[in-house]
Amino acid sequence: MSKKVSLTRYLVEQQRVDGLIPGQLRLLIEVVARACKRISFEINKGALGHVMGSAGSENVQGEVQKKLDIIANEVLIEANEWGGHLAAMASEEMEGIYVVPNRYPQGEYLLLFDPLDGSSNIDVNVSIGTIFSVLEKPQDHPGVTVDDFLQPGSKQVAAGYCIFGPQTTLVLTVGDGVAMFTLDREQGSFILVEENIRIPEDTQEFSINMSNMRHWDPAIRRYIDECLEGADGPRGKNFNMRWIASMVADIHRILCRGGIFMYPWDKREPQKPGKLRLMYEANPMGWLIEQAGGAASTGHQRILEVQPSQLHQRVSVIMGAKNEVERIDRYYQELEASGNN
Ligand SMILES: O=P(O)(O)OC[C@H]1O[C@](O)(COP(=O)(O)O)[C@@H](O)[C@@H]1O
Ligand SMILES: [Mg+2]
Ligand SMILES: [Mg+2]
Repeated sequence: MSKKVSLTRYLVEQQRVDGLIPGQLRLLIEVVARACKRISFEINKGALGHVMGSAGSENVQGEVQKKLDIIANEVLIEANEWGGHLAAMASEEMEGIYVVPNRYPQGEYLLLFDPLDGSSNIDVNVSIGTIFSVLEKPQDHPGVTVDDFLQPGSKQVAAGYCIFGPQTTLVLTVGDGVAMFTLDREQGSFILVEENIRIPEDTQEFSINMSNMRHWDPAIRRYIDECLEGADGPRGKNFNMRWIASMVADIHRILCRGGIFMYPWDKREPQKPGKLRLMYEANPMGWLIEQAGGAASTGHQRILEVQPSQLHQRVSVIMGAKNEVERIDRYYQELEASGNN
């Protein structure tokens, strides 16, 4: 594909050549991209736009909401309710689903999003993002319910994120590889900068919040200990570490230069399967990683095969370089076989 291909043209080409993107889905992706553009402009205003700091409220997960969490949520809802060809939406910032009022065009899709990922980084001017996932609404009944959303990640028909960093870049999959589009602010459109992104199967860079080390289970502890032993240890090579605390930014780095990302189950809140949310964080990111040749696992099963039972379900996340993810899966299997888990 030649240079200066806009997102619109890319999607039209995909629709025409591969037949992968039905018309309504194409429009939906474009509306999400437009909303991300608006969110990007709001973020850029920073303190000048009075968008920084806490909103003084909590979301359904009991987390303090930042003003930008709420602004981004509203921008996505407003843009998509009339232009998105959707049946309903779900968000990290809303307890229940948002059914598109019937005065707007109705569609067959369900949109899930983390409107602002990496909220703790907003006020310190570090990269943050918007993550989204699209499912088809089951057609066996009229109306839409929460149960319609409870589909495994393998059923996604589109997924991606927009990173707001030194550049604003939208990263997308519709099941035919991963493509990246950077916002050209003068032109006002997302321009294709890379397609067929591939993640190397091996890596020497891991991403995990090391302050949780004492809470990890033995499989993760073993993996990280071996990495830290470097060239003298069983891995025979030195490892580098990065942790940005915005999943979007950590996964973006992995799509750009490889690596492995982990936010596994740990003992702090043992009843919770993990910290990250399955349906609007782990599933879209897991699909992007798989589409780029990587792997995404809970340690026990492929993330995309987890059957959700709740909208805001959490999950253990290990994703990135295929051989590293498989190694950790193996460590979990060995742990189970030894009866020490
Ligand atoms: O502060 P911690 O425990 O390292 O957690 C960081 C993780 O939490 C998250 O910020 C959660 O996302 P939200 O900001 O959307 O709640 C991830 O992006 C990131 O990987
Ligand atoms: Mg998040
Ligand atoms: Mg968020």
